[in-house]
Amino acid sequence: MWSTFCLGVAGLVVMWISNWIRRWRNPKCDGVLPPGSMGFPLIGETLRLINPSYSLDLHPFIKKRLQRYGPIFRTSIVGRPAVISADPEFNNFLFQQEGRLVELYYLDTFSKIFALEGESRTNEFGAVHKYVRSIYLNHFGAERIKGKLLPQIEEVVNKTLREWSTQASVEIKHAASVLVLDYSAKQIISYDAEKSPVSLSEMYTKIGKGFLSFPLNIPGTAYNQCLKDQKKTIAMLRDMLKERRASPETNRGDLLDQISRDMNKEKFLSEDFIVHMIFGGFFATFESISTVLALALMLLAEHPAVLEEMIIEHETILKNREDPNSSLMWDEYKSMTFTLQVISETLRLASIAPGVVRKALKDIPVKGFTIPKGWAIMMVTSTLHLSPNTFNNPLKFNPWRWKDLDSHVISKNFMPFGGGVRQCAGAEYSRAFMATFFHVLLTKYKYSLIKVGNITRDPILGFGKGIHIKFSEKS
Ligand code: HEM
Repeated sequence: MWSTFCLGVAGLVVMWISNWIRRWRNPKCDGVLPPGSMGFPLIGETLRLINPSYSLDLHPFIKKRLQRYGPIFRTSIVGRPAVISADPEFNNFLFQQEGRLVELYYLDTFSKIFALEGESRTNEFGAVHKYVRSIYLNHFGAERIKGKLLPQIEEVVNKTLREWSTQASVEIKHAASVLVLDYSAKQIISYDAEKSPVSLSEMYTKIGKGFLSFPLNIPGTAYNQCLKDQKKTIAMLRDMLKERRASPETNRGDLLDQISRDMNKEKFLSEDFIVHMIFGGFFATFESISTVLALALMLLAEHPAVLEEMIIEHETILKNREDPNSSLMWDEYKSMTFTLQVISETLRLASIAPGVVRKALKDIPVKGFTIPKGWAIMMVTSTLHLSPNTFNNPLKFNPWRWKDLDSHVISKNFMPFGGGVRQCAGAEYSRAFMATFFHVLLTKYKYSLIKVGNITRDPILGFGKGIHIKFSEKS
């Protein structure tokens, strides 16, 4: 009797599990789902996506599926059903559908860290997005760079390279992350790395390790540590905001000043909203410019003819200056044609993130398929960057190719900073920062690679054990 009962229960459990797996593999959809596989229950195809590849080429997870299924396919990543689209037409269409068919979304792991859900969510479209965009452009856009930032960046790069040149070796990816974060945080919260009780670069180094790990929130996991460091940084920002609110008369001219004043005007500017927005802003500055800069220094060392042409460009700027002691000017930055082509070529090869992610707000029909409401959509723009139709011999580092590309072709096929209304608000700042870095480096210093780690894509671009460089002053 007892054994019959146990057999019955076991049978029911097996039936329930197989039913659940069947439903997992064949998700509900009012239409035809794009081709693809949902992988294993719960983890989906996550492990395949984060399995590193070792070249600048498209990550094999995406490349293989594009060959098998075509430009739009389904998958599941960290428990979330998703569609990956490398279809340029559809991606351009989605870039224009922000707030209507799609909204910004970065999977559940990131949503928790960057507060993309709940009352104070920072990704809301409309007035909230307009405000966030405008405050970043106000502090990092072209006018600010021209009027204030350029000479400051030159000064901070001068100081940093002087320090680096006294060291036997500098791991450039990490060192440049610290340089960019410390300077950017100065614009945002008047951060002073030497005086602050919390080291932002230490925090973000740890957060960076955890935020792409599997979201298992139990003590000892990288994700758990990442959430703890996020809380610590948020607490520091909250204290700072409270202090600013308590003494509105002290004017530091940074982003936090402006936003704490605007709290009286804009209803959505809650304490929670502000601290999470700033937390996300730091993140945007920490990992982005430094990765491109590190890759550029590696590629330049491997391509001496490119380096030589850049050196000539920067020395010509110095020769043409009336006052040899003046700081770098906006017109000089804009005249760095070849340097800006080198930066574009590096951004193209780097494609530092595989694409941008949105959530479907409604069922979205596309080419005979339906993307169900609530699914994530990853728009992969990096396939465009490696298309031989636009970029001949696409994996070759060839900055001269940009001379012959017309602006219409570039705008349709080159999207390192995303597209549509959410295009990167730090794009000009990133270019100006890198160009200024090259200007100081190539006019005053020389460098050589000491040790170079493997290129990795997991699927974010990384450098294994790092790129170790010796900087020395030009004699
Ligand atoms: C090489 C450097 C960088 C790259 C490749 C990059 C890339 C991107 C991309 C692809 C997006 C669009 C995201 C989406 O549509 O979901 C974006 C948005 C954004 N980025 Fe960057 N970024 C870089 C540096 C920066 C820096 C240094 C800052 C801050 C100063 C910054 C601030 C922002 C902001 C505020 C947005 C959101 C814009 C909006 O929603 O309107 N980025 N970035």
